[in-house]
Amino acid sequence: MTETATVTTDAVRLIDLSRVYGEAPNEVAALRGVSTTFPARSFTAIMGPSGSGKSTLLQCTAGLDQPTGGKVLIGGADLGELNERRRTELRRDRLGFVFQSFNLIASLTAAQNVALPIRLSGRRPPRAWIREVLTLVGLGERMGHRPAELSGGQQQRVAIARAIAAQPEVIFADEPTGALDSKSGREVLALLRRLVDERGDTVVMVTHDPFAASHADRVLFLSDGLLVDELRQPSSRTVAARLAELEAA
Ligand SMILES: Nc1ncnc2c1ncn2[C@@H]1O[C@H](COP(=O)(O)OP(=O)(O)OP(=O)(O)O)[C@@H](O)[C@H]1O
Repeated sequence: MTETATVTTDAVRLIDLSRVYGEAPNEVAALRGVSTTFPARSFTAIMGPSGSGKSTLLQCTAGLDQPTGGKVLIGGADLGELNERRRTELRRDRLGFVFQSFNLIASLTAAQNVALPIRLSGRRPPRAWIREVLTLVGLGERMGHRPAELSGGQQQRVAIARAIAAQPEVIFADEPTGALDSKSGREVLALLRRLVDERGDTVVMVTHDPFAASHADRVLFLSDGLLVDELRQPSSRTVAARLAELEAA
């Protein structure tokens, strides 16, 4: 009889991560020694009260900000050991980003926006691949539309297509539903869930919204720069209850 072992690899490892802004005596410790892993093919939500360090954690993990202590390992690469050029290349070639405000280029069509990161890395994006990625997000018929000709939810789905076009190891999403109505928000969350379940993508999402967080496999809670709790198989109710406790504390 053969046994199938499930091998879990870590897409990202954070080791004792800290980030202090400013100088003494006015310094702010936004992260105070956070250690965790984001397993490959998992969906993690990061929550916590305002000012708890969520954005800082995402920015440091994604190489957009530099921690003042600790390590970020992306697929084994230590971000702190890379110079700025290599870090930029790693972000471009191995990470995907989805922002609250979509960040599409207004003068480019949906297809051109999706192809841009591949072009920037010096490759020619095959048109069939761009079509496939836009079809995956439900916009195969809108390849030639510019952002202004699309709804907010559609623009965010173009941004998700752009994030996955270069087959990143991790997709970082910062409040991806923050600017959307609830129906578009639900579509975007279902899409992120589907990327993990059907394509084996890895998603790390910062959100304020317990319903958004309930789409994740695991919710990490930050409070005052520390990782204070985590919930697996979260529901909106359990997430909202834990968040309310942290906000009251
Ligand atoms: N560039 C900066 N300079 C100085 N302090 C900063 C800077 N960025 C963040 N901070 C401080 O670090 C702490 C954590 O901020 P961060 O934005 O990471 O929190 P957050 O949990 O994302 O907050 P929110 O939910 O309000 O977006 C806060 O006290 C904030 O004021």
